[in-house]
Amino acid sequence: MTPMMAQFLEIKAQYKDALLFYRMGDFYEMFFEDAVAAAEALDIALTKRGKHQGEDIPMCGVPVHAAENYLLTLIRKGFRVAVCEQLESPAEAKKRGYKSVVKRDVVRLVTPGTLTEETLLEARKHNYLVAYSNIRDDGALAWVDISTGELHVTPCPQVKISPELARLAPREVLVSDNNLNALEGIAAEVGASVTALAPGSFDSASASARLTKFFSVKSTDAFGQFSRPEISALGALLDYLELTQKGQLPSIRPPVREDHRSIMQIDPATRRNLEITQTIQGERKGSLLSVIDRTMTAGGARLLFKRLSAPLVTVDPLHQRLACVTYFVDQPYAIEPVRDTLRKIPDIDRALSRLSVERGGPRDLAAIRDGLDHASRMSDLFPSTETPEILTNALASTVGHDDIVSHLSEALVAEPPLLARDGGFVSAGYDPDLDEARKLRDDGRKVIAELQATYSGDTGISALKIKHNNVLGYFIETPAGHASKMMSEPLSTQFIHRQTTANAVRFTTNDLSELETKILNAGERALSIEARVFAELQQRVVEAANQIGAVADALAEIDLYAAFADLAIEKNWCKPSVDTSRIFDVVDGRHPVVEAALQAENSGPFVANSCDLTARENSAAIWLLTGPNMAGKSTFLRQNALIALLAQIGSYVPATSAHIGLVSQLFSRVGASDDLARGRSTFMVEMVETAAILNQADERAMVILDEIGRGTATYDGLSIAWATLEHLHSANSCRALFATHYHELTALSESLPGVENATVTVKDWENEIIFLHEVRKGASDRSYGVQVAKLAGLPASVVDRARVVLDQLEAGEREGGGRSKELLDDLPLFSTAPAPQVTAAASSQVEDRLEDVIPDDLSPREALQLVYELKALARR
Ligand SMILES: Nc1ncnc2c1ncn2[C@@H]1O[C@H](COP(=O)(O)OP(=O)(O)OP(=O)(O)O)[C@@H](O)[C@H]1O
Repeated sequence: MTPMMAQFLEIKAQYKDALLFYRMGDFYEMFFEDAVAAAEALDIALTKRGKHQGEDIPMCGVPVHAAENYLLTLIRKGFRVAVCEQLESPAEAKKRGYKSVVKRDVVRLVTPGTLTEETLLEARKHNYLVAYSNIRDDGALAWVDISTGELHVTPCPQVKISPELARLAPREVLVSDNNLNALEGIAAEVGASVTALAPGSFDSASASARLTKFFSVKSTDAFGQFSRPEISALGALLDYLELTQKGQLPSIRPPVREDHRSIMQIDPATRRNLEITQTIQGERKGSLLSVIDRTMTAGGARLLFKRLSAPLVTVDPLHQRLACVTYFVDQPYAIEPVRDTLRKIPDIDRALSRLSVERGGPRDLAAIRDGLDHASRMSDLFPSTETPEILTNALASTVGHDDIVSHLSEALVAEPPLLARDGGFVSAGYDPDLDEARKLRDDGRKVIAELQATYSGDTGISALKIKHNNVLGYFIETPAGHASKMMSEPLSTQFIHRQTTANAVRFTTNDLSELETKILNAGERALSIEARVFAELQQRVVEAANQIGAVADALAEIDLYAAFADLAIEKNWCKPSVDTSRIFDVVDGRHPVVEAALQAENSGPFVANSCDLTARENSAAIWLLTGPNMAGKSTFLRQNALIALLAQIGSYVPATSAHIGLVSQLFSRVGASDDLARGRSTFMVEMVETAAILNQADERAMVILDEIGRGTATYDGLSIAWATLEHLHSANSCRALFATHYHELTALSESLPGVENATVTVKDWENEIIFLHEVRKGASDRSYGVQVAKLAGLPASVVDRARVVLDQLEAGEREGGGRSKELLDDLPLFSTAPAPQVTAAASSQVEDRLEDVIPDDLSPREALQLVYELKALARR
């Protein structure tokens, strides 16, 4: 085995679960099974190199300069990558002996939850790494985004893991080996990869020591009281960061404890169903987030994502947030200037995090400079009226950083290059040594010419020249005739003789050889001075990390409220009134996503609908919604849930007025949605999810059930829907919207005082159905399923047959349900499957009238008259 292969195998043995990027010159090479897996994942050629135990060694490689893109693909495909660098040059290795192998080691383990590079991250989304820990029955979750430095922790009993992970949508979850089985499925459901660590990583005593050391505090009490599982989860995060970042720890802000009781509980199925941050297909486009996101900065977008994932259930902070939106709504002229400035602000958080792990470049420094500079002018853009508390505090954080801004402005050129190693980012005039080095490098020839002029003046020999060749380097040459003058005092003390040729004598001076070395080294020297300046500036920035982080937070807040206001004004949304009552009174509410879709398709206006779900005292308030398919039941149900959600993140809402008594839990289920991925039958899923609601919903819950029970036989379904409605009413006593096709359920409104019937109206016109999308009190008379099926393009023969069957069934119902089977038996089987025929629709009066018209014979006046006539006919 070659020494190099021995080294590879030794390093690889430490990183068994990662692909090893083994640096060889300008390439990262992969060998053995790593090469096979990577070649396939990256679609690159698999070659071989040498033999190991008699077999060819598979190999593939990626060029270092393009490595980031390949990393991105590998990480997206679920791989972890250990980056192994050369720690010395081949020349240095040779000094240790002819056969020495260049020293190498892993400098970083790249995993989905520990990314910092711009190209590997989604700008408008957090990149969370989560750790779950439990000690006996107590559990906790801690999460960090190392690209922004945020660190959080919350108590988390077992049953809350799934909803919490759905809320955070992490990229990677750390668990102890013992918990792997329990967590694997849950993490996979939210698309996170799971990394199992040895139980030692979760040890709460060493975790505590790790935390106090990392944050340089005496005790973790400095950040508040944490339970043992909380400390353990936080400690596991730090342990993993040490492992993956190889000691180059990012700057992370002290842990903030979150209490899940202050956050609206929304389980994974509800999140999926309401398409809050992504659609059921997993795309951002078409989600609530995509429709309401008007933020200008990446930080603002991440804050919106976070807020939308965790609506509040406490009134005061919501009033404070709403006051900020109102501030902008009341002073609309202030919005554009503020947003114009925000538009120019780079991603300060992520630049800061890259600098803190020494993975940043000059552009990150410039991002901090420009971000802080724009921030400092932010408060001038605010009208002089009094700002609400949150904005006042945010604005206070935006100022006071002039020192660092002026330092960075002095030091950096306006638009620095991406990489520090190529230099060219420090401004002229900042560092005299650098200026000199650059002058020598760039103006080498000019400096030599100046020296030549000086010497020719000093010696009085106008023919004196400074020349260059490969043997002597720079030298001074005079014609042979001046030799004796040059070689006698006083000139001989300064000019040192080097060579005499047939026609000339050559000299050097101390100054010239110094200049020569300087010129030769100038390029390198300039680079090393720039590297030093970069390190100094980086340190300066990292030392001010907390301050700079606070500016980034402040800008994100300002961005979010200005964005909410911009949306509210343009879409005509109203300020919700939020309190602790159990009122839910929305007047003329709209579904923001459906409305936007209708607008985009130019498909007519959205019909606004009111919903009064106010619960009296201890009772429930339930609307039982019937109506034909496609009438807009699901839309109505969801729009009300979304309005509650928007109100509780502190946004205005799509309605004319809205009074929302805080909703603490939000549940939304749709009957019989497929969940083949989890291998459960659709009906089973529906029942499991319904059970979860009936077991958990309390009187502050809002429940949306869309056709529960439809996944099974009619009577079973009806019975289940019936009992579910009764339970929601009498046991859960919550506010609920219940859409159903079982008209039989409408009878319940008579026996259950908290249940009201409502229906979405349609107009039946000559067997055609017209959707009015209006929600009215009362029950619908029919399902109109057959008409809707016709609209969908079911063959005419099938529609006709369905009508016959329906008529028979309805007749049977009228004569007593027991006769249905008999009637079905009576339905003549074959006579009812007529050959498809094209049936001409009865022509309308308008069509008849048009038939008579010869357009070319009409005068303009007659044409106008005709239009009036047709309109009158159409109205009949
Ligand atoms: N209030 C409204 N104003 C205008 N168009 C609407 C409205 N509500 C729904 N629609 C339109 O009708 C379509 C169907 O709505 P929705 O899916 O809510 O119907 P549904 O009654 O739940 O149907 P099904 O019972 O078949 O699930 C929507 O995609 C939308 O285009």
